[in-house]
Amino acid sequence: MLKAVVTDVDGTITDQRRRISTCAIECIRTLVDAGVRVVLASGNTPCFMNTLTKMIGTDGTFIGENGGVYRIGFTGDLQVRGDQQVCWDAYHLLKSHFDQQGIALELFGAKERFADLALARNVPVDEVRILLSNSPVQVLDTGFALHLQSLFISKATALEELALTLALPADQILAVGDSENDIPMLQWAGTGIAVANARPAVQTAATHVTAARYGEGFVEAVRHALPSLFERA
Ligand SMILES: O=C(O)COP(=O)(O)O
Ligand SMILES: [Mg+2]
Repeated sequence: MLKAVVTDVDGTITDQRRRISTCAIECIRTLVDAGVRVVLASGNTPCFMNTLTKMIGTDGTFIGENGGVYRIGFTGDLQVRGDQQVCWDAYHLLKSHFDQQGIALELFGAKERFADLALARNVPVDEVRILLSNSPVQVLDTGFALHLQSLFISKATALEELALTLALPADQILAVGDSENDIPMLQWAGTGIAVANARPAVQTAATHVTAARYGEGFVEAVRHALPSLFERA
């Protein structure tokens, strides 16, 4: 049986308006009660993830900032990977460019971030990518925000470290996601499932795509990968 489920948050256990899916919460609690470790893996800040894990009811393990940070359990130290300074340098380059066009960049939760930066999607992502093509950052479009992240950091690099510490083999992990920031972890995990609302590139990277969207898709993914758990329920 799979030992861990790693799930994206926005667009996977929430809808497009970020309203959390109650059926996804119920499903996560069923997993936790059955002894399956559930790791929430998101672009969100550690502060947000700490609260979310507490209120959903997992053991507090999370990946945040698209792999820039992770924590094991509620009492684990926050592990920070990547270099936020290169993200700030990239941000200032973008800011001076878009200021000239009269477009104000909007940062999300910058004071609560340690590794990446998140911006409102009020600027064209293709233009941002061209402007930063010589910068040591990657641009991730989650559908909810644009993230500036150090190269070679992803939800998968955090998951790999976390799995090593917890002695979880990749083939015993199910990963579920919806956006390009999830592709590396969907490919790294033994089973990578995309919800139906996932972008085409994400669906291509997955081993299976659900018929249902958002939270219902997450539940379908878990039932697909762990049928025995629900037969017993
Ligand atoms: O922070 C975002 O932009 C979206 O986060 P997600 O990785 O949970 O979808
Ligand atoms: Mg998402």
